Amino acid sequence: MAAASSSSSLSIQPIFSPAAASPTNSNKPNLLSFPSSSNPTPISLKLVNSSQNPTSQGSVVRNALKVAESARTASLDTRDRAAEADSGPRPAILVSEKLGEAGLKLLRGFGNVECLYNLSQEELCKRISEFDALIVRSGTKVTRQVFEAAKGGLKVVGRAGVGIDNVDLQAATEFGCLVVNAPTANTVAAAEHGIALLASMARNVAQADASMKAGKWERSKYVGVSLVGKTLAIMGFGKVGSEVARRAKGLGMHVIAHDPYAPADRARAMSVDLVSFDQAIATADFISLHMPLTPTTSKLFNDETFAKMKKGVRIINVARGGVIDEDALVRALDSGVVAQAALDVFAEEPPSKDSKLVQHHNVTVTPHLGASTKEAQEGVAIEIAEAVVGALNGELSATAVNAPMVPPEVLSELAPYVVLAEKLGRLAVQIVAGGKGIQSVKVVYRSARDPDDLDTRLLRAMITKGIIEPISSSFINLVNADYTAKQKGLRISEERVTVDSSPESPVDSIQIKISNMQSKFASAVTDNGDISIEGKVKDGIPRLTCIGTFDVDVSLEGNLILCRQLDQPGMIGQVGNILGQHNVNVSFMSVGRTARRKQAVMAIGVDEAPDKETLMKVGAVPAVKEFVFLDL
Ligand SMILES: NC(=O)c1ccc[n+]([C@@H]2O[C@H](COP(=O)([O-])OP(=O)(O)OC[C@H]3O[C@@H](n4cnc5c(N)ncnc54)[C@H](O)[C@@H]3O)[C@@H](O)[C@H]2O)c1
Ligand SMILES: O=C(O)[C@H](O)COP(=O)(O)O
Repeated sequence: MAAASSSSSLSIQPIFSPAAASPTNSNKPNLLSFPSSSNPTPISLKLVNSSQNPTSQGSVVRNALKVAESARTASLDTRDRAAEADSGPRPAILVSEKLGEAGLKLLRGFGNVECLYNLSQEELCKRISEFDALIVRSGTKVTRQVFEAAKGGLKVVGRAGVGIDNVDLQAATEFGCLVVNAPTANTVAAAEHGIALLASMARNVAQADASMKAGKWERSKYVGVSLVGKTLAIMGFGKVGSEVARRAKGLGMHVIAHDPYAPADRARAMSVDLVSFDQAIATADFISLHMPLTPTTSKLFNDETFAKMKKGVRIINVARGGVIDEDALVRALDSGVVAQAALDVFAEEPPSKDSKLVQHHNVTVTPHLGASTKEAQEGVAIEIAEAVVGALNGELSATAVNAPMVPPEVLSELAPYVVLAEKLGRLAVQIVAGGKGIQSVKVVYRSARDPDDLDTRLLRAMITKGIIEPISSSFINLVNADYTAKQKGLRISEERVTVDSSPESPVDSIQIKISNMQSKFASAVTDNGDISIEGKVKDGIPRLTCIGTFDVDVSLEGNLILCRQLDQPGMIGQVGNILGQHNVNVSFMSVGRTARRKQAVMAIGVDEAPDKETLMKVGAVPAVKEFVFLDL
């Protein structure tokens, strides 16, 4: 007999798996379990909102209404959240920059909030491991060192605003920390500030104001330029860019835009011409920057690109300072290629006091005030507080920056399959034998739906979680599943097979195939040498339906004993007796066989994990050829 079970498999425990924490939770999807040094409660992830890129006036208005409604219900929410939070330990939330009161109120109703402003990087690193969540604006650098110092305890970083260039997203992902932002509530404020800078620059408002305050009356010195009929190039036709465009058109400007990713129909609907980068900068009288700071956009405006601009061009930047080579801009201003610049953002903030750019007489500056209106700050605070509370509650808001976005309806449909995927992963890894880790896994999804109609990212992440967590100290969640798999040399390939089943179900079955590995349960190996297991969801319950070439039908939960035996009468009784004598309650049983009186696989669900002696007795039944005990 090739007995394969050992008590060591009994000790395989997931880190913060709901199945382990509470058997009643075992069929709830656990898409994102966060690591925690202080709070052992598993956190699952539910998707709650899918409005991702609201750029139209309608959606901005809707968002404004949403913000107003959120503000109205904030206190109610706070009570609800407080009641909810009473049932468990309260998360610790660090707010490192000034946040609107309504957001703080919401956070305080949910967790223990500490506002520590102006922390140095060293101080932040020193304190961060005490917190589950960190809320920042653009002034806090959330570097790799911060994530390292958090020692896996930081579950979510909330960026109270749009730009996430101050957060090391790669490090966040590696540490399984969700990053959420508040992308919509300050759009209008930023656009209004852009327009304010455009108009005040054109009419020398700041310079004239300073001159008057110095006791002068210099009317001819501050003759401006008109906006009407001038061409404005919007560089980055996203949320802020389109709102600036809309307002500029109201001022009678001719608006063109450059954005390689902007949908042409959105521009057309606003009568804005989408043009190439070179065309935009060569024809514009005013250039307004609205793209994010990325490796591609860093110093995009430099000596070479300034040289291609129309002489006397005027530049507005309310995006990010780093998109401009600031030394090159000073040169362009000195040579007159750029007549004026109006800047709200700088490569380094605050810029040095003797910055030539800030001091330049043709430059108007503001200290990163784009989002700083009362309305925007209240809106952003509520938006980020809701996203952070949601994330700590296990919800994935539509503003997650480093996790896949899946519409809520897709998520709710996939929920039982997500559990199935994780269970199959956990089962697969427990039947693999040998010291070398699993290198390659093939997942076959059988579905009646068109392959494009099935988003498998969640399922893949949960299979990865199921495979890796039982055999390592890594915790896996939706944020870091792909990254961790790659790090561990685990390659997961996917295949979708269209089958003639009900298109009502997104997936008919999920099969996991592992090649080039021995199995602790030889019956799990198919004729071509792959370890193969397959499962389905029936009545909302994930079930194991095939192992190797044997059809079975057992619920994938709790503890499972798989036995291969000679198909002969009395087997169920014999094994059942042994378990009964050792006070192990059988919860279900299923037998699959190749042919009558040949080989059969018996799958037995047990409420209690049998001890080693009991398992040895099961293995000693003469007709039992092999068996394995699995902790799902
Ligand atoms: N000054 C402030 O206080 C303030 C306030 C809000 C936003 N911002 C900044 O403004 C910028 C835009 O914010 P948003 O909310 O409109 O973001 P958004 O994501 O809605 O829009 C950015 C747009 O830039 C485009 N883009 C990306 N790369 C590009 C490239 N190489 N060339 C041209 N376009 C490119 C994208 O396709 C997108 O449409 C961000 O950098 C944000 O941080 C600043
Ligand atoms: O990206 C943003 O949202 C703006 O730059 C606002 O940044 P702030 O929150 O630091 O004002």
